[in-house]
Amino acid sequence: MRRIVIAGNWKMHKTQADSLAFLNGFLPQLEATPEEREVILCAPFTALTTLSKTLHGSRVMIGAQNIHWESSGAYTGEISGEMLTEIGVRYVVVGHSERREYFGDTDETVNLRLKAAQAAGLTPILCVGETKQQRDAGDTETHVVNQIEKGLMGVDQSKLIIAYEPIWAIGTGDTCASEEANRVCWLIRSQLANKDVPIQYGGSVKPGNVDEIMAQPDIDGALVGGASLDPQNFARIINYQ
Ligand SMILES: O=C(CO)COP(=O)(O)O
Repeated sequence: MRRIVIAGNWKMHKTQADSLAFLNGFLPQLEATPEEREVILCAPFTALTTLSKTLHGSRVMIGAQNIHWESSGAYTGEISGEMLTEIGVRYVVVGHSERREYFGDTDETVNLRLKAAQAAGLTPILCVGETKQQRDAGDTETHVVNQIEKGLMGVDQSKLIIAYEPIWAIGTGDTCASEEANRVCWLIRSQLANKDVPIQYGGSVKPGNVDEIMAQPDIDGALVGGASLDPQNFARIINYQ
C-alpha cells in the first residue's frame, strides 16, 4: 500500500515569526484532512526548532533542506543528521535542482547525503528532473534514470521518498502535463526494487492543478514550492479532491 505524502519546500523563505504566523492560518484547515495524507514542512534551518516545538504532537512533520554526509567536522556552513534529529526533524530534501545548480551538488554527493540522512534516522526526499534542453533533446528518460541509478546506489529504499521535479516547471507556472508527469513517475518506479516508495511530483503545483495531478495513478504526492508559502493555498493542496 503506497503512502500519500505532501511536502512544502519553503526554500529560503520565512523567519521564525513568519513560520508561526503561517501555522496560525494553516493548522485549522487540516481538521478534515484524511488521516492517511502525510504532511511535511521543509523549512529553513533557523525556523526548524520553533516549528518542531509548536508542532509537537501534531500531524505535521518537519523537514530540512540539506544535510552533510559527515556526522561532524570542519565543514563551515553545513549541518549534520544528528543536529537535525535532535530538534525533531524527520525528513530532509536531498538533490534539489537548486542545490545541484547553485551549490555544486552532484549525483555522488547526493548519494552520500542520502545515506547520511538514513544513517541518522531521517527519511530523505530525493529530487530528480530534467532541464528544458534535456527535454527538448529527448534526453528526459536517460537523465532521470541516470540520476536515480547513481543517487540510489547503496541507499535503503524502505526509508525514502522521491520527487520528480522537471526543472523547467519549477517556479515558472509552467506545470508538466499531468499524464506526462505520471509517465516519468512510472518510469522512476520501474527502476526501483521497492515499488512502494512514494513518488511525488513537483513544479508549479497549485490549488488549481493539484486535483488533476493527484488523480494520476503513479503520483503519490507533491513537493510544493511557492504555493506552500501561503497557508490557504497549501492547505487547499493538501485537501485535494
Ligand atoms: O522546487 C519546487 C519544490 O521543491 C517547486 O517549486 P514551485 O512549486 O514554486 O514551482
